[in-house]
Amino acid sequence: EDQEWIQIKQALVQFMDKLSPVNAVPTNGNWGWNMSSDPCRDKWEGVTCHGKNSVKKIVLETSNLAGVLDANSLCTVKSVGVVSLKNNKITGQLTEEIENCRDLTHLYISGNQFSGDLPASLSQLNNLKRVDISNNNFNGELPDFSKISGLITFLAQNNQLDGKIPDFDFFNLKEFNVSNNNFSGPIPDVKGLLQNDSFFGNPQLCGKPLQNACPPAPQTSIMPKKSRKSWFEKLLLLSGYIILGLVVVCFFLYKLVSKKKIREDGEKGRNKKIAANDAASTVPSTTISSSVKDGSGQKTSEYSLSSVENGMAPPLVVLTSPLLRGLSFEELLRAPAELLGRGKNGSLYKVMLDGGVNLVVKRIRNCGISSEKFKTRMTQIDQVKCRNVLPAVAFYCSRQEKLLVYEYQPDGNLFNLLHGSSNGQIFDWGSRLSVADIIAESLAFMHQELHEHGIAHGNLKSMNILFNMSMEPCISEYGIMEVENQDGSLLSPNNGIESPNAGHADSTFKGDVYEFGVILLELLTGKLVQQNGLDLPGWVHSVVKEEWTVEVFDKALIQEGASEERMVSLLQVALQCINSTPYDRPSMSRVSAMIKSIKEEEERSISSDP
Ligand SMILES: Nc1ncnc2c1ncn2[C@@H]1O[C@H](COP(=O)(O)OP(=O)(O)OP(=O)(O)O)[C@@H](O)[C@H]1O
Repeated sequence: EDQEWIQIKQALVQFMDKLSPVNAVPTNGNWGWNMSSDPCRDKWEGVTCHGKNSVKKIVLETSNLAGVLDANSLCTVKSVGVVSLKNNKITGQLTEEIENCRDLTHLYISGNQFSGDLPASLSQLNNLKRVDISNNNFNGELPDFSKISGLITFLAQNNQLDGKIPDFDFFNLKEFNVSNNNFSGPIPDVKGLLQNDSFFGNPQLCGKPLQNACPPAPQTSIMPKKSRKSWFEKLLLLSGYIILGLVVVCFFLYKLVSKKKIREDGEKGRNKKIAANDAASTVPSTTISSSVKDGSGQKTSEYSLSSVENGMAPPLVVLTSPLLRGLSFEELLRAPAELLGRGKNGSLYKVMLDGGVNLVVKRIRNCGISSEKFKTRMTQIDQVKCRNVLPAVAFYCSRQEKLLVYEYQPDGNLFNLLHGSSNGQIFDWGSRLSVADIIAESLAFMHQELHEHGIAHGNLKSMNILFNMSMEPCISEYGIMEVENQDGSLLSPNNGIESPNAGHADSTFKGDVYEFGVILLELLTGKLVQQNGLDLPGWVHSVVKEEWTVEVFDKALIQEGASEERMVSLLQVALQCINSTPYDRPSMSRVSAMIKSIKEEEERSISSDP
């Protein structure tokens, strides 16, 4: 036996000696934990190993253990991930040496008689997922768990812990309870994710979700407490305010008058130029000015077209929609609009046309494509008709300005469905699998149709999966940006160079495969892609490596009784998609086929259920 394994055995025997000084179950001397046998081979009670000598779990629950927890010996066993000593009579402290159990994911020591402060080093164990220290006599303050973003359970009810409740990564926590302690002060922002039963029984605790509001923070002021101004001073101050007010009003009146004049001048000029109708030599620039509210309280945004040099606007190219027959660029710009968001690729406006048609206009920032290419590209994308890819209904394109027009989709996006407030909506396993299936199939179709032009989506994310009127998912913003290659060069599929770029084209499409894999991870875990410096693919990889695969799945899916087998299959598809080597990622058509077979299995199992 190698020396290291002997040391581990010794540490385990010592750990048990300290836990069970009275030989609680003496039948076979501490459940066989002794130097003459082997923890893994001879299956010591409560010990689970992986392979020949790697101890993974120590589970000794409700076993009358009345000693102390020797963290020093325990954490000599570096491989241990799960320690459960629930419901015994263990006394003493949880000591700092627990920090050496670097691989610890589950620590269950509830229902004992632990006392004293919790070690600050607990917050260094960043693989922790579930911590249950409830029903003990711990006191003192809680360590800072906010950086352990994989933590999903924290139970510390029924102790004598005090001080303020530190911040946690509440977004990821699925169970949290600190009730019946002596905590005080305001509860950190739990983002509406917890109820008051997580906190009650702490008389000095205040703020949401408890009923008792916190007292207002004491007012501090740099002014002396009582400044008794004479009436003359007050009068002076008042007249100062009045003069300032008048100046502001005059300024706004002046602005209003001059703006109106500029607009009238511009209008006259432009009408003349439109009449001239000479599109070839033109370079207009469109500016969308800031939103203002109109009389009805509705937000309107005023677009003002100012021609650079002596040019005029090229026409709006209407692609598919019969709704937009005859719509001119000017009409579009003049319609009331509301800013929906500003992303990295530009701003998005909801535009309300007469007759109740709602559109969205994406004003693209630095798309890196020439006007000519943009036109060709939009036309090529438009020719591929795919039911679940939202078509642009029109576009506008000048040298400085690129606008894309879509129909407004009122039923939200996948991001909000997964991460927004649920509003009672249930997003069950069957629906998630359907969304995955539809998106994969549509993307595979688009890739196939646009392969020769090298146009991938380029910015696939849950926010770009919209739901249409019949709640079917639709991919939006297909191909609006030029995708950068791994080597930093832009992919120009029509630049005449054939074969050397074929690899690049593939890597562009493989970028979509990666982004689709991340969407699958969001569907499976219910977690955000990026949070507190933790990235979802990295986290999933680490959990899967730890062989705690089930821990990655959204709790709602587990509760619903979704098939673990099929969730694992879908997870495997996702992991293939996010392979760090683009070449090794499957094509979208392969991904789609894999998802279809998982879906078919799911359907078979439902129909064979009684
Ligand atoms: N056609 C549409 N109908 C309704 N809502 C839409 C439509 N297109 C986009 N949205 C929503 O508008 C919001 C802003 O969209 P936008 O595309 O500007 O954001 P983004 O995707 O983060 O930006 P970017 O693509 O530039 O990174 C999102 O919530 C998106 O779901």
